[in-house]
Formats: sequence, C-alpha cells, structure tokens
Amino acid sequence: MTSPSSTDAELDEEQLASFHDHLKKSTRVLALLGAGLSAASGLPTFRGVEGLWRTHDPFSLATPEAFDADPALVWQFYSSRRQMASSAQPNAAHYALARLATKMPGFQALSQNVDGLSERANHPQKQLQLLHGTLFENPILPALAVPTLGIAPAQHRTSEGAAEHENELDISDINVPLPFITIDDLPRCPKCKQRLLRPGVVWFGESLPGPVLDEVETFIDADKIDLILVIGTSARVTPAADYIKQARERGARVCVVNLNTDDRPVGRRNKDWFFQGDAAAIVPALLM
Ligand SMILES: CC(C)NC(=O)[C@H](Cc1c[nH]c2ccccc12)NC(=O)[C@H](CCCC/N=C(/NCCC(=O)O)S[C@H]1O[C@H](COP(=O)(O)OP(=O)(O)OC[C@H]2O[C@@H](n3cnc4c(N)ncnc43)[C@H](O)[C@@H]2O)[C@@H](O)[C@H]1O)NC(=O)OCc1ccccc1
Repeated sequence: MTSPSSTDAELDEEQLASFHDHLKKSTRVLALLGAGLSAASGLPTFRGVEGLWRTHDPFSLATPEAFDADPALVWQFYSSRRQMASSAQPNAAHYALARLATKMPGFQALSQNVDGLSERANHPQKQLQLLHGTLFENPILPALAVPTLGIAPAQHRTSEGAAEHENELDISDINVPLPFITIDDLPRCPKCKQRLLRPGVVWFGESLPGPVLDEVETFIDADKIDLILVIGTSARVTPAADYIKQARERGARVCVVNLNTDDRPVGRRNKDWFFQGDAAAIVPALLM
C-alpha cells in the first residue's frame, strides 16, 4: 500500500484507465456543464467569494422580479458579465469538449453557462444545448450603447471581442462607482420603441427554452446513455441538475470533474468517477 497522496495518483491512474476504457466503448454521452468549466478562463462562478457581483448575490439579480424592481441595475449586471465574457478566452476544456463532439455524433453538451465560451471553442451547435440562454444571442444589447457605460453593440461582437471593451469601466469592481443610468437610457424594442428589452438569459422562475427542452428530452428518450460528464457544476439548479438522474436511469455511468470534493452531486454511486481539480486541466486528459 502506498501513502494517501500516491494512492490518489494510482487511483487516479486506475480511475483514468477505467474511464478511458468506458469512454472508448461509449457512443451516447451527455455532459452537464457549469460555471467551473469557465473558471480557468477567468470568469467568476456563482459560488464562493468571487460569486458576488459587487454586493449583490447573482441569484437575486437573475429574476424577473429584480428586473421589474430595478432594470438599470440588472442591465448593468448583464453588461458587466458580457464585458467579462467577451474579454475571456475559451480554455482547454472547452476545446476538448468541442473535439469530442466532432468525433462522437452521439455526444450532447448541456450547458448552464451563458458566457459564449463553448460556442467560441467551435463546439458544434447541434451538440450544444444552451439550457439557460446566452449573453450574446439576443439583439437587446445593441440599444444599450449608453454613453456613460460606453458599451459596444452586441452584433459588432468579433472574435477579438476583448479589444472592444478594453477601455470600459469594470463595473463588476466594487470600487468603481456604478454609472448612473436612467430608465430612458435602457434599450427598447426597436419596433415599438416602448417595451424595455431584456437580457436573453433564463431567469429563476422562468421556463427553459422550449426547443432546448425538446432537444434534450428527445436525446434522453431515444436510447440508453453510456456516460454523463458532470463538469464544474454544483448541480443545485433544476431542471438542469435533474439530467444527471435521468441519465443514470438510462444506464449512464457518472464522471464528475470538480475542484471541490464537497460538490459531488447527490446520490453518487461507487461506480462513479470523481476527478478533483481544475476542469481546464482534467477534461483534456479525460477526453484525449
Ligand atoms: C436556486 C435553485 C434552488 N432554484 C432552482 O433550481 C429553480 C427552481 C426552484 C425554485 N425553488 C426551488 C426550491 C428547490 C428546488 C428548486 C427550486 N430553477 C428555476 O427557476 C428554473 C430556471 C433556472 C435557471 C436560472 N438561470 C441561471 N442562469 C442564467 C442567468 C444568469 O446566468 O444570470 S442559473 C445559473 O446558476 C447556476 C450556477 O450553478 P453552477 O454553474 O454550477 O455554478 P456554481 O457557482 O453554483 O458552482 C460552480 C462549481 O464549479 C466548481 N468549480 C469552481 N472552479 C472550478 C474549476 N476550475 N474546475 C472545476 N470545477 C470548479 C465549484 O466547486 C462548484 O461546484 C447555473 O445553472 C447558472 O446557469 N426554472 C424553472 O424551474 O422554471 C419552472 C417553470 C416551468 C414552466 C413555466 C415556468 C416556470
């Protein structure tokens, strides 16, 4: 017997070998992706110290109620996240998942992330289900070129996204005073010029996009599932987290990649794999 740390190494090697063996035999694979996948790209997760946006719990701002109460604050929250996401780059895990998708037609990634990094890693669109929307699809932000914030319109988003935001205020920084914007500064429907536009993400209490729900359901009901990868997620938000159980019911083995041991999804089985560490380091090793 070797000491705990080396046992882990061996185990890990043992785990890695048994995982690779199973992946080789797999044809239908799901991946549930969370904020931890993009942590190595410099984007804050929802939990942990950096989980706060200024003094606000992101969960409290991601609601229709918050938007009704203070649309300007919620707009600044999403513009700031879009700014951060635009300045970030996909990491090795995003690319490894995109590569697996190109190699395995029976692979579907279910992303809870709205940061656009899987898309920028050229993950095939048909194999990427954006469960909670995206910061970039909706035409809403173009109108938000509020001079005070100096935000560039979304459709001008280029792969060099970072450059666009270079000289912008980083309002996620508590020390930067929030520019005062009024309801009149907020984007309105280009047609009626009346209705306020809203960020294209799914807020708490709102249903996930119908077409996405249908796509995932069709995939899950179609046949057995060999494996579900659970990457960088605390698996606390439903219905996203429920897909782990549904995959199990379809015969899937579960492979968890998470920085924290205490974030193993509920109901783990001994045949599960758990790889502790940074997704950007582990996922490429798993999917090579
Ligand atoms: C809080 C939770 C309890 N609430 C819910 O689940 C609710 C349902 C509900 C209400 N009350 C309840 C009470 C009990 C149970 C459920 C509920 N769900 C909903 O409201 C959903 C909508 C949920 C979607 C909300 N929108 C998001 N995002 C978009 C917006 C935005 O982004 O602003 S959710 C958002 O938060 C979640 C954050 O979770 P993670 O991504 O996992 O991030 P987190 O920080 O928590 O964890 C990071 C993990 O990574 C790890 N990590 C960190 N660094 C690394 C690293 N480097 N490498 C690897 N791992 C790492 C950490 O250890 C950690 O484990 C994600 O889903 C993310 O998308 N809608 C709905 O149910 O609608 C019905 C309905 C049906 C029909 C008609 C009308 C209504």
